[in-house]
Amino acid sequence: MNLNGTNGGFMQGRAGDSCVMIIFGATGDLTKRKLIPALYNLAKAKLLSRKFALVGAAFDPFTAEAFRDQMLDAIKTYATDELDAEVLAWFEKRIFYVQGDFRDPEFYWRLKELCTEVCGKNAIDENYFYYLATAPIFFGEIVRQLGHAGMTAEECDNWRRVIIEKPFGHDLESAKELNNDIKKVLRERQIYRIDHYLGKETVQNIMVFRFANSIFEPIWNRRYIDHVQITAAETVGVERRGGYYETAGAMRDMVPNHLFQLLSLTTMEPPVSFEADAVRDEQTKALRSLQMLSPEDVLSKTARGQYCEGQLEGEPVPGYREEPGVARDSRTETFVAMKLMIDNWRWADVPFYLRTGKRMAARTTEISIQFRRAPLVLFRNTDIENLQTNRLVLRLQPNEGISLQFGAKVPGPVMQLGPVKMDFDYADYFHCTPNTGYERLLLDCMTGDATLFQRADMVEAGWNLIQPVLDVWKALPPRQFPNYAAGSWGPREADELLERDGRQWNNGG
Ligand SMILES: NC(=O)C1=CN([C@@H]2O[C@H](COP(=O)(O)OP(=O)(O)OC[C@H]3O[C@@H](n4cnc5c(N)ncnc54)[C@H](OP(=O)(O)O)[C@@H]3O)[C@@H](O)[C@H]2O)C=CC1
Ligand SMILES: O=C1O[C@H](COP(=O)(O)O)[C@@H](O)[C@H](O)[C@H]1O
Repeated sequence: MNLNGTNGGFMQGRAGDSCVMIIFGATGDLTKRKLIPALYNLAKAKLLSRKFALVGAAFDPFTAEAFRDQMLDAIKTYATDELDAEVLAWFEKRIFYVQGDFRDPEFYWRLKELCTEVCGKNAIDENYFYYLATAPIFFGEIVRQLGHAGMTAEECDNWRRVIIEKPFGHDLESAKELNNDIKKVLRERQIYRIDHYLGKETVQNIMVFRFANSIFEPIWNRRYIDHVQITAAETVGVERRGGYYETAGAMRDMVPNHLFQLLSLTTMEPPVSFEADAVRDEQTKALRSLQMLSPEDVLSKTARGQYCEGQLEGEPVPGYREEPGVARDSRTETFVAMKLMIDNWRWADVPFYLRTGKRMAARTTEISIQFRRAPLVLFRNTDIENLQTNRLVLRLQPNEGISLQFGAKVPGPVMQLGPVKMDFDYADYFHCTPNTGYERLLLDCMTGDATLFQRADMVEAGWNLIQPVLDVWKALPPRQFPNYAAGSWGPREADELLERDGRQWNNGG
């Protein structure tokens, strides 16, 4: 992994290998909003090989021209970098399309023929980069069919790599099944299970912050840390993805993947190197050290909710059950909070409180580390609560940065303490806006660096922990949903989860 870049993020580093990228699901939402704009950004930054081509694959009977127009529109709408006519023209010439049904074996022979032709005519090396940006029910099927058509075996110097989107499985059993299925065709080194959080600069910065600064690591443990809160709060609802979200809910959508990535990076031991497997070994170890929740724990250490209509930024917003694609009596949770403990020497007895939800009061993804209070109250007029002053917040989005809160004397004749904050702001300091994450991950796949992708054992460790929660929830009588208003900080029971421990959520404090 290249951790040398600082002020340019993905803009630095070596360009991707010559390859054909085949997107399965090329007419879909993810391709339009994230993948194509990210590819354009890479092209503009000269990080896409000059010998690159894109083959879109989907069910729609598009002509190649119509598909190209759609992709150019997507770049114009969603690219974060300024448009450059020359780059656009270069990119446009390299876009191809193949129509078909992913379940149809004949489709793969047509795809193979097109890829061979594209490589031949454009002098592109036959490295194939498959991106599965389609419904999860097709993941196993596509890999199997690619194998059958002889499109996955690596020959001589040519590689074949597959990015698999989330959700990777629906539960522990299906995740294991999918891992087994794809491993019948691919080697682990060819599989890139994506979690776009890992592509975010500020998520990678957790490692740099911890392991490049000698002053924090000595206090990064149970002796100094009282508890940790990890929050991924969104103000958006389910937008166009009601159909998918109904089958997932907040727990499956965010916890075993994004939140557990943040948790494992925060708690893992220093890796022996920044090679892919060294980092992933430590992350997996951290996840395996999480205490399994018993059925009683599920009742007392988890909270869930669903939003009803409310107000956000002064505007009325509908409830979850009014969103398109959502059942009017839906029982799907749009908020989840949990208390987890880690059974190892570094973290024993330190609670980790995790929460994520849609339509919450503010958009914020952060890790808040609350240090223990000073052992004695030496100052008159200061109560013990005011000594709870040292808090380190790693803000991942928006306003990416880090802030450290500590106690300072309030000016005046009386010795009184007040909490103050020292703030580092990523954009201010480095004069750049951290990217969405997809640029970095696409480039890493094109250069063969799997550090920021999930390994099979990591995915299974995540599901293993939340499976008992899903099982208990399923067995319980239906919850009284909805139970929190859009624009609030979630249901009352999430606050009670911390209040029982004499603590409270850090809502932007
Ligand atoms: N959208 C997002 O923001 C995010 C999406 N993801 C994941 O990315 C993946 C794709 O999501 P998204 O883009 O939203 O999905 P969409 O439903 O928008 O797109 C699905 C794509 O798959 C194609 N497709 C579906 N069935 C077939 C078939 N039988 N044969 C050929 N093509 C088919 C569709 O083609 P056609 O339209 O021609 O029928 C379309 O191109 C999912 O796994 C999702 O969970 C992950 C994170 C965020
Ligand atoms: O994977 C997903 O992530 C997004 C949140 O990602 P972010 O980069 O905007 O923080 C979430 O909205 C979506 O439901 C989930 O599928």
